[in-house]
Amino acid sequence: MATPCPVWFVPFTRQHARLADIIVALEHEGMELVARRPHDAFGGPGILFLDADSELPKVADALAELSSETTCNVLAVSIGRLPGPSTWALLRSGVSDVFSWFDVDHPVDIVTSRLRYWLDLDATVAELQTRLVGSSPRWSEALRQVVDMAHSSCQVLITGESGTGKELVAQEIHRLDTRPAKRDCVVVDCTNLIPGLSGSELFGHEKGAFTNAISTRDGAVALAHDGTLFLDELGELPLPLQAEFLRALQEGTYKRVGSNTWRQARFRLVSATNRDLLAEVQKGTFRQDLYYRVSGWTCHLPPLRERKEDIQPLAEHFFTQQHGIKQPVDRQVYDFLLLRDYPGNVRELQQLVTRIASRHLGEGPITIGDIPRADWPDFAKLGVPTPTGDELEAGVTTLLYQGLGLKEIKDQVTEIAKKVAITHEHGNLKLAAMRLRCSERILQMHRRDEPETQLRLA
Ligand SMILES: Nc1ncnc2c1ncn2[C@@H]1O[C@H](COP(=O)(O)OP(=O)(O)OP(=O)(O)O)[C@@H](O)[C@H]1O
Repeated sequence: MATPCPVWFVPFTRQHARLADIIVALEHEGMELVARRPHDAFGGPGILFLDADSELPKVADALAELSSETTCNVLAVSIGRLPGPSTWALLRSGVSDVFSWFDVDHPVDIVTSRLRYWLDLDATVAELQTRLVGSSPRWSEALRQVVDMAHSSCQVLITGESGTGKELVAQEIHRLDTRPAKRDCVVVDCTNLIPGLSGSELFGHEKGAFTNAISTRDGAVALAHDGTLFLDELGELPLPLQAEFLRALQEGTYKRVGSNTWRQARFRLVSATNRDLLAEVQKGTFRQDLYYRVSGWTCHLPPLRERKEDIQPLAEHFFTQQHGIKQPVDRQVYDFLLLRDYPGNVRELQQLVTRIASRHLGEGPITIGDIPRADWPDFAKLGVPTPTGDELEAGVTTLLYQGLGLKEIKDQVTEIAKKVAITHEHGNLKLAAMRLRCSERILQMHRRDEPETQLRLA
């Protein structure tokens, strides 16, 4: 008997008898299917059952609601054939896969293999998040890709601004790599390659090959044999070395500096860059053939400004894991961290937390007094006009003279606050809710009342 596999489903079909047969067939293989109602909060993978008469805009609304709550894989199973454009529309609105139950052989196997893989993926991502902290949709999506990449045999290129976690991700890709008898991950920072001697760093050298070559030495390519070679800042790899490196990658052969003997090394390449390598190719500073070879699968890590929801969990992680501070952190400190910019991304946040933690003395929560003066916000620049008591009073007086009672006035101010917060966070309800210190659900209800925000399948 297969291990139980809990899965939700939403029916968008009226073919109840056929749907019941499908559910029985899946439950026989260990799937535990639970009907999901609107606003049910449970994560994990699930299935949408459709047919040719399903109202796709309703399906799109359900998917939009799901993706605002959680990052999960959704399989669309059609009972009957869907027109081609509908399947693309479903993929574009967020389903991970779509197929027609009666058009394939072994549909039960197709569903169970995908759902089991996605359940494993969720578990792996949750474990990764203890080190690669963050659960924003952008970050969760990146982590899902990281796991898929690690399980593939592709050469991986990680892109992203400085400090977004590229090296950390590279180490995790090596850790998750399931190659049997996998050996070490060898790191080479291409910015440190010394012109002239850089061939030695990668390929090793023979004794006497150059002035300081007092003994024979292996390079990174040899050390990474049967393991992973991580080339950080790949865009800095000197052009003359690129051809040699391409050969090592393609053929698995290389020569030590000062030697005429071809040697062999097989390794997985993971590289990282914060440069636009395609632009470098166009400028002629990076070989096009090498670019296509190293970018078998590209993963872009989002900058911190695109995943502000992760600032607080990251700060908590750094306070507790790196500084052993278990005391609570005052809300105002998190508000300060949230409002700031981080051009240096997670590294900059990490360094700021270190400065705050090192100023924190003794017992009690971490408070804004622990923030070093040099890090204080530029109050002049904040420029948020705070209504004076008089202005607020004038606004409330107007409402009073319009005949509004206390509840109506409160409701009006609340609605304005929600609208302003949502606008300031560019429609991101999670961030707006953090600002207002209310639940996201309250803002979703506010959104639902606005007719123009209806989502539709494109
Ligand atoms: N999601 C994360 N969770 C915990 N720590 C993180 C995370 N992302 C980055 N860090 C930490 O931030 C610092 C910078 O990360 P890392 O060196 O991996 O970034 P990078 O993108 O390789 O930077 P660069 O391009 O400058 O080399 C490291 O100390 C790393 O441990």
